[in-house]
Amino acid sequence: MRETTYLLSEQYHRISKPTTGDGRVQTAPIPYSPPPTVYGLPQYLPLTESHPTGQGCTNPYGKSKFFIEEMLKDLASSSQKWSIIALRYFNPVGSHPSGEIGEDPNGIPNNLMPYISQVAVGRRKKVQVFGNDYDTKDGSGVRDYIHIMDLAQGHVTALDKLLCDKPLSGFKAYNLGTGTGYSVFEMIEAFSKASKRTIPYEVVGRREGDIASSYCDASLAKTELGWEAKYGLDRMCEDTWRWQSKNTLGYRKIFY
Ligand SMILES: O=c1ccn([C@@H]2O[C@H](COP(=O)(O)OP(=O)(O)O[C@H]3O[C@H](CO)[C@H](O)[C@H](O)[C@H]3O)[C@@H](O)[C@H]2O)c(=O)[nH]1
Repeated sequence: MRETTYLLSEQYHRISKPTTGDGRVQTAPIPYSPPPTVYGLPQYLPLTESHPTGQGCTNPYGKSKFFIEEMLKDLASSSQKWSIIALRYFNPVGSHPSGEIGEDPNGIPNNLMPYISQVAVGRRKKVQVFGNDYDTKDGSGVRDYIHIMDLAQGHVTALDKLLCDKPLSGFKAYNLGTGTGYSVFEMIEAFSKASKRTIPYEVVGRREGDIASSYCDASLAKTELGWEAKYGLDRMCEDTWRWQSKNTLGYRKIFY
């Protein structure tokens, strides 16, 4: 998110090109995955799919995802041949249960979970908690974390819906999340339990563009797609730790 504020044009290009290419998309069923930043500053929680989008988007990343959703809506209303599902997924974390495939961000992780796991494995000294004065259960930011295996299954379910004999017509958005919000302190504690390691942290100032809380109502995906998240926070942390502890340096061979 921080990076995208500075690399605006590259970000728009990167995000929009694979979505519509040169504007002449050849295939009719499209699964698209915008993050919850399309909702902007939450007007209510939990976020439902009918929450306004695009209002108060705090960064170019969220705006670009919103623009693309609008383009896809226009596309969907231009012809009945279009079947488009937008999966608005919340904060993806976790790894493949084998511990062979996991998250390995370039440089210093921007997101909380990979940062915590790199502290746990000894690659970084301590987690910086971005603010403890939000209006949340313990003052730190609250998010709806979802295991990547659930997320993957959500995409398979959406594709099944798009490719079945009677696919939906037009544009439809679904939230993918667990519906439960966890704070930064709860994440640190849960990861500490999974890794059996102490995770040092320090509270610093708020990060620009962050909101206090974001979590969703994922009941529409359950009702209409038959999808719901199976994995809870403990499993997200256990699988992340299995990957991180087996691959201290991620996919790379040297520290950087
Ligand atoms: O080092 C860190 C990193 C994050 N946080 C806090 O942890 C929470 C989660 O932050 P993340 O950066 O992991 O995720 P965000 O909610 O900021 O969401 C961003 O990352 C998500 C992926 O995990 C999605 O891409 C989303 O659209 C994008 O805005 C926030 O309260 C943030 O302030 C910290 O305290 N310290």
